[in-house]
Amino acid sequence: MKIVCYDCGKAQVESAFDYQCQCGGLLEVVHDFANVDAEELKQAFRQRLAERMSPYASGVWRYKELIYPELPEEAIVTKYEGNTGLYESELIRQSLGIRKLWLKAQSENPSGSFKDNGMAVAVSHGRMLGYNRFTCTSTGNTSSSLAMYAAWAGCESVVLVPSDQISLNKVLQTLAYGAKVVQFDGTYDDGIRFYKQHGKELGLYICNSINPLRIEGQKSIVYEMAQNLRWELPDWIVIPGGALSNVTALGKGLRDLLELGFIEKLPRVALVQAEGASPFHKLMSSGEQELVPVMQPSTIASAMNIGHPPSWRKAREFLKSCDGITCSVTDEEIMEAKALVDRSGIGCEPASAATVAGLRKLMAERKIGREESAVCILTGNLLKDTDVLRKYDHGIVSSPLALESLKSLV
Ligand SMILES: N[C@@H](CCOP(=O)(O)O)C(=O)O
Repeated sequence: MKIVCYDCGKAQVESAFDYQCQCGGLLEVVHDFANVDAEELKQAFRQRLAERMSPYASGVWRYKELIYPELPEEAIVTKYEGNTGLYESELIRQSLGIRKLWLKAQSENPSGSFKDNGMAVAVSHGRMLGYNRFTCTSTGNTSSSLAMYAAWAGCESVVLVPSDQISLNKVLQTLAYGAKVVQFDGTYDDGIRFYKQHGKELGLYICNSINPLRIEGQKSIVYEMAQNLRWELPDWIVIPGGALSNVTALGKGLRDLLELGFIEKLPRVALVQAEGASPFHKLMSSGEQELVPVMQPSTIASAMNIGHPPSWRKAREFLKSCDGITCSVTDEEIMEAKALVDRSGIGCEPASAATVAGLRKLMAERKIGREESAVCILTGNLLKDTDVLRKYDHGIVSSPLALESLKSLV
């Protein structure tokens, strides 16, 4: 495993681990798969599905050879993350009118979001480098995932959380795992800017997606999806876009699978942003060269409340290579889709529902055809944000606990 600059290509010294190159570019892990026997590996991945107690029972570490091959087995930090459901909901499929639809519920991870796939790897890497204090800036999912893994590894965590427009449940979850939570006036983007400048001076290991090991772990989402589908991916993968770590990791994972011959072609990717926080969609639809940050991002999907996504260059390059598309959806469209996903029995937080809302919109615009197939990635659990549920009209009825009264109600 080598760590190189995504922009200038310069190889970095791992012992002096940093989060950006001297040129300011983001870093990326590069593997040498030249000596990998793809068939042997495929067989190992299949056999590991039967594991229960070893680290390979994890839906991340099952694919260790493609993620962090050098890590000694005893240094693996895991909560058996991944192994999430890939569901076919007839209710949602029919409502959208698409031929074939799956929902990949990353919401079923141990801390309730897709962040666990990357965090298991980042925390393992940080410990290998000798860190025992971990940090991130977060709208809540990254922080709760980090706090859980740090606690599990017997380490400390300190997290920076915006004081506004985030879900209280996520902050409480982070606190419950024992993290020191520091609230600040500003956005996730301000937190990232701060850490790029001062992260090293604090002596903390940073677990945001600017950390290339986070991306390596997150690649496992698409490995698992592909394995579940017997290495035959659908026409489309639909993902939400905030910090853009998902599309970056998905892109990297798909390229690995293509290079190794596990899949024959790249599926197309549709990236969905919330209208109030859609700088990347604006960039892609304008044809401009540079992303214009949104200074005051605002959406009910708090996980996507991001105006200056760090990985936008990586995301753009991958979307171009897979003939990908982007769109934005309103908060109303997100909440309508969320109600549908919740009623299907799967459930999700608002940012995840943006995928279903986006798929509906892209089908209405005939950019995705009814005869095609798609997977929507659901990133976070329904319980991650219960404040938004107050907006539903649940129609709770009050009744005395008496037979006659209940007969008239049921
Ligand atoms: N929604 C995210 C934002 C942080 O993104 P990251 O991928 O850089 O960790 C969160 O949960 O905090």
